[in-house]
Amino acid sequence: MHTKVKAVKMLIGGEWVHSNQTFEVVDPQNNRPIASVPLGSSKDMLTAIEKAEEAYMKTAVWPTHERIRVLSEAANYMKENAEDFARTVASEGSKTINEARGEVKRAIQTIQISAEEARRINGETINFDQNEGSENRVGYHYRFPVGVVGAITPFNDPLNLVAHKVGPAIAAGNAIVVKPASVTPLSALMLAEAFVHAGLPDGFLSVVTGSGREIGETLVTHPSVKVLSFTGGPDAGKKISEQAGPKKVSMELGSNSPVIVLNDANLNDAVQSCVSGAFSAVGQNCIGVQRIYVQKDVYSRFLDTFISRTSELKVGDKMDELTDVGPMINEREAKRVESWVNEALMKGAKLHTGGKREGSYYYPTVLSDVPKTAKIAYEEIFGPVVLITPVANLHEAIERSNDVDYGLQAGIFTSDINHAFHAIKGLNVGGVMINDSSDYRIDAMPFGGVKGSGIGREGVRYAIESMTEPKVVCFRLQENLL
Ligand SMILES: NC(=O)c1ccc[n+]([C@@H]2O[C@H](COP(=O)([O-])OP(=O)(O)OC[C@H]3O[C@@H](n4cnc5c(N)ncnc54)[C@H](O)[C@@H]3O)[C@@H](O)[C@H]2O)c1
Ligand SMILES: O=C[C@H](O)CS(=O)(=O)O
Repeated sequence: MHTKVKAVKMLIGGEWVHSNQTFEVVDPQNNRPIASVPLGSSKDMLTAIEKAEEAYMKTAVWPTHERIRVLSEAANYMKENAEDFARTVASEGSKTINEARGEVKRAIQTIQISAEEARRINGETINFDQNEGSENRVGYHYRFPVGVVGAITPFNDPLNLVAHKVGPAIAAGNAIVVKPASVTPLSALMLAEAFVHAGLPDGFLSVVTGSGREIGETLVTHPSVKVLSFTGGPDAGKKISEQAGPKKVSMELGSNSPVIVLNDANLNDAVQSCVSGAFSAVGQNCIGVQRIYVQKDVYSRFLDTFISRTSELKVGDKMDELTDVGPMINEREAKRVESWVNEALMKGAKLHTGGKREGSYYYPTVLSDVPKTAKIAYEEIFGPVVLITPVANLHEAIERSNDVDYGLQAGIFTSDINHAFHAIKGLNVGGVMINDSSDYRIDAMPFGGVKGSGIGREGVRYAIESMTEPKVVCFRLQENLL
């Protein structure tokens, strides 16, 4: 029997609207439709941008205490409905229910931090009299909102990575138009409900659902959109940066994150952290562990322990609280990962565990002896596969870690502070975790990378900075007043 799926609406300028065209969101675990979602058009996107500009202009000065209240109330709403949010994140995406609960906790914190940071959008005084002839000048600079922010977000953290756009935009006093990933739009729509419930003025937040390729360009190129905040893959990122023209664009892109394990590391600690870092969210994680370089004296011990710990992971129903690894976001992605692993094996790599696909499930996989020419060695796998390679020393480990076109985050396990500082200086990345894997982040820290991993930084305070502009004010005091 065909059960009728829930029909949801998108939020445009304060109105929940249908569209005459819809698309289905399916559960990756069984391909069952879970919702019918409006297929937003370029016209819908235009309306959202116009409503955003109208709302921003109308509320010329939106007092900070009001922004703090709305953000705090939205966070409270999310807390009160946390389990509903978690079930939505899990059902439309590929996280287990426990991983989804973790994401909801982080998203609540991201919005709470946004409320706190709204208090701290300050400037500073400027000592104009450092210049001769400016003794009678006093002044300062402060930050003002850009107006309308455009945001495009990925599928893998369908709630918290939308919160990382909406929270800072609203904290700074901007209006924001969000285009969430087409496969996981429901979490973004629930976040919008939280802000409507909190009394966000109409037009300050729109969520236009649909295909990035169809409606993204309208958002990216519109002159009223002063900042475009994109999180996603390098291909889309490249397209968007070409389309954006002379517009402030922040890019949170892909990675192929390395971890170094030295002879003096606590091996159990390193295995535990790297297994979690490699396989949480089925490896669909921009800072997920993809390469592990292990100093040769401890290589065999590390590899054996890592393989046995990986083989213990429970792969299964993502809604089961005992499951460690659920399905990938769809069968196409699982087949891509399968083909990359097979290419590496054809080129001489060795398979230690995993290497098996069942529909959209791909089993946690450990490879060694992977040649540098294998795609999986230098591209972003964005799946549950990790490459483990022996190295002679820290120098070789750093060299090989840097030898890809990504530089988001890295990890190193060592008990020697000199080794740690060598790694901090030598690794060409946006973040180095000492005795943690690359997959470590708190939502308040600056987050982003170098090389092909992106432009700019997120993390609430840093996103607020990118969504505001400084203005200098200088008073020249009249002579007779002195
Ligand atoms: N650096 C980070 O903070 C971070 C965080 C999460 C994910 N990511 C990256 O995101 C990727 C996985 O997410 P994904 O598969 O959703 O990425 P994706 O690039 O396929 O899609 C991301 C978003 O861009 C939209 N989009 C796609 N093509 C577009 C176009 N031509 N114009 C406008 N919009 C377009 C999509 O609809 C989606 O909303 C990985 O590369 C991962 O590393 C990075
Ligand atoms: O996938 C990339 C995410 O930004 C990493 S985290 O989930 O925010 O830690």
